[in-house]
Amino acid sequence: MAEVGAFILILKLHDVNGVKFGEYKLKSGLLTPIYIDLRVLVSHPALMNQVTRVAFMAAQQNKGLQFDSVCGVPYTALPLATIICSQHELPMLIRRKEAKDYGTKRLVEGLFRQGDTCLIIEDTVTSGTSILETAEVLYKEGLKVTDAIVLMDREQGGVEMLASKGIKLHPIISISHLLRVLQAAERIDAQTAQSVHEFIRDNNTFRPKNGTTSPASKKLCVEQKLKLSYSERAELPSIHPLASKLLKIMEEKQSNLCVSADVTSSEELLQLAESLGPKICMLKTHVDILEDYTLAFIQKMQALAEKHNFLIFEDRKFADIGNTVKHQYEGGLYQISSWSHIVNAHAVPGPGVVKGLSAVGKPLARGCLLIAQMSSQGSLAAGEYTKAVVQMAEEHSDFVIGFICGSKLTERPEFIHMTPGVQMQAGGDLLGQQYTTPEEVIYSKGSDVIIVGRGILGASDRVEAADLYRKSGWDAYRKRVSQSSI
Ligand SMILES: O=c1ccn([C@@H]2O[C@H](COP(=O)(O)O)[C@@H](O)[C@H]2O)c(=O)[nH]1
Repeated sequence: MAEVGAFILILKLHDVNGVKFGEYKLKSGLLTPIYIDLRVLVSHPALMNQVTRVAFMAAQQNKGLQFDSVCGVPYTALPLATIICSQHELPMLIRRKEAKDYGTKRLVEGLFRQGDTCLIIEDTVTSGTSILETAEVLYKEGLKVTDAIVLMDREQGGVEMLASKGIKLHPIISISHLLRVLQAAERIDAQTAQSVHEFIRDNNTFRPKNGTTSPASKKLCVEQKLKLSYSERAELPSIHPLASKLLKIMEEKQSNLCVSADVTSSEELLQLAESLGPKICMLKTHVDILEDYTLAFIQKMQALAEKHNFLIFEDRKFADIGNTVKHQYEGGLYQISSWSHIVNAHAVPGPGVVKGLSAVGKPLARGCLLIAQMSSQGSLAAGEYTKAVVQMAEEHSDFVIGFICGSKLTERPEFIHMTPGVQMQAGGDLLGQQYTTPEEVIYSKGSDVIIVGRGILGASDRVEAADLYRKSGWDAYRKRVSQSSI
């Protein structure tokens, strides 16, 4: 469904109270912070028509989807199926919830032949049991059910459960999508979105027979969270799209290496991006140390990021009040927000710094790292300060995607931990920088990304050095994931 169409539809559903936030009881008895109530649609005929249009489009867009009739899950989806069948002249079947004790005593009304395929329409799916119950009644009558269309997927295991029973579910709107839209439209705040994400994440109903659960859909205990791979984390329902993109790049390129390109000429920086691009997931810049910065240079840099599939991280370390950082991020000589996928900020000024950056970066789908710890000797970013930074990140997870830190700070797998001060040998420089090895950072400390500057820039063969760091970081990650899954 087109992005704009989905956006408007979600807002309209919210307008008519089809999506409610608070405390509601589900069919299972579980209390939920979000309730989807599409029964209200019958009172809003224009919206009802819009919903049925997108449901029919979903059926048409799936080229391989063949069916002889349509059946709505009683009761909310019954009028949806009726309108679709009436408008497109399709045969409809009605599943009775209880057989009559007179007349034909049929559980399925309507004409069909043995072996016909029936497409199921549902309004909202949680575990998938309502769809399965309808399918089972249809099976008993000799019908086949291969596919079902649902307007709203609560992402609590319905897709997986139905797939395990041979039914492919085609959701139109996912709960994560719905939350993103409502938050972007300022209908709900970040805290509400977060509490729903957590509920969804912790209340997955699907447990396959072998006892394992699918990564994006399980109740994650600490042990399980530790063993998630980068690609599994990329699929988490509550992950920020940019964090998801980074994790996918890391898995695809088998690289958790970010090169810190601390050079002073733009030509050298472009050479680094070209030669090291294939080895890295991210290139970190300090553009204010360049002697010859121009916007033309930065365009070439963006093209290289596209070509070699890495993200750009401008290590600007914003640390002012919200209004000032907004200007620093968007304007001035560097126009950082126009090209840098990721920036970072100190939490010292309080949440205003994140709010200011987010006002510029969020509409551009950018992300921010909070500096929770530093690699330099005597850093004051420690203890209670670090804890407060983690809390600030959790409260702004619609823009904050992770941390600059020395070790893993939170068990929440949506956050990415990036660690500078990395070299093959532990040690330091004369100005207080302290180095740890890739193995220590990724395997022992549980961080996700190694940030390496002089360890690579000072090597006689930078490409070879980058590959050694890439391999070392990747091996440490593989070791961590494989050992924690034993
Ligand atoms: O705590 C921090 C935060 C940022 N950095 C930056 O990372 C690189 C490290 O370069 P090396 O040459 O590998 O020492 C550099 O750009 C710092 O500004 C950091 O080192 N520590």
